[in-house]
Amino acid sequence: MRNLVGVPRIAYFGPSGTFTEMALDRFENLGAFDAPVERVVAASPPAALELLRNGEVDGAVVPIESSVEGSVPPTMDALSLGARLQIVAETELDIAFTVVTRPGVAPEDVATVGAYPVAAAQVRKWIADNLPAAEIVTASSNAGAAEDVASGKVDAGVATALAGQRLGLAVLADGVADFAGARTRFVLVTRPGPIPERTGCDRTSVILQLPNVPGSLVRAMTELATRGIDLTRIESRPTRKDYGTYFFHLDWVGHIDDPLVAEALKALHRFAQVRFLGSWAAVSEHGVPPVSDDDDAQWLERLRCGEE
Ligand SMILES: O=C(O)C(=O)C[C@]1(C(=O)O)C=C[C@@H](O)C=C1
Repeated sequence: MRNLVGVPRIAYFGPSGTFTEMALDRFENLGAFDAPVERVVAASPPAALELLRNGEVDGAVVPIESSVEGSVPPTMDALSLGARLQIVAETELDIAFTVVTRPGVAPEDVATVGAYPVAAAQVRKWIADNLPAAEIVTASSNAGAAEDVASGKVDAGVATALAGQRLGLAVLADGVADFAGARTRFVLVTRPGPIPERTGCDRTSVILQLPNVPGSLVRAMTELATRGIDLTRIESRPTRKDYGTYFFHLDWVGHIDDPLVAEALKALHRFAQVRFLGSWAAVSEHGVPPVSDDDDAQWLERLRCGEE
């Protein structure tokens, strides 16, 4: 994954100490950038993507999918609207939270717990079991929950260990996760540019706007199915223009340089609006890659030459 961006200003969903910042560390360690990056904090995933659209940064790191909570709607919606952006890399992190307090605060003194909504959904049972009297107060992010504890806004916070350490907070519990093995996938986004090379273990993502006629969605699915393309995610999000109008977010296995993926993209383009979000290396095997059409091409060539 070398030199995908080659640029130093990268926005991330902060403040400092979020899992998203750890994902940015991971991208740096994997060699995604030419030089050490200048980090730019954004208040939300859409804000990070807007800084990218405005040209204030060269890339943005945002969460896109949690194994517990599913897709991250603010990220998906921000990718659908405004100028097209392109995903160039992904990484995954194991997600377990650290519940932090100000030093000296005992569990029985905790009346309020700050938590980012996606985090709250991953620790609800733990809070019910361990802090049953506590009220959950929405925080702006996992690191934001730690800041709310430090400022005295809440008694405890569902945070990352890093955010707690940076603010000198005490640890009430570590490794907190209602669902063992929870993971979140993060993506590195740039303005449209060269597509990362095919690796053979790739993911392609598009957003479709289908014509409102009977069978549109079936037709889109058929274009993929007949080419043996393994769909790994399909989700609809409102266009926010009118009832019944939706964007369909599709991920599948394969790269735009796989001939059958290229064919499927062309076929979709013939009847739908296709916003191509990119093809990039997947962190792990996640389905059946498209077969190469070399065999078919050779058979056709033999027919042309009268050899079959
Ligand atoms: O990066 C962070 O710390 C975040 O707050 C974001 C986020 C997310 O939106 O999915 C990242 C990982 C966890 O699943 C919870 C929250």
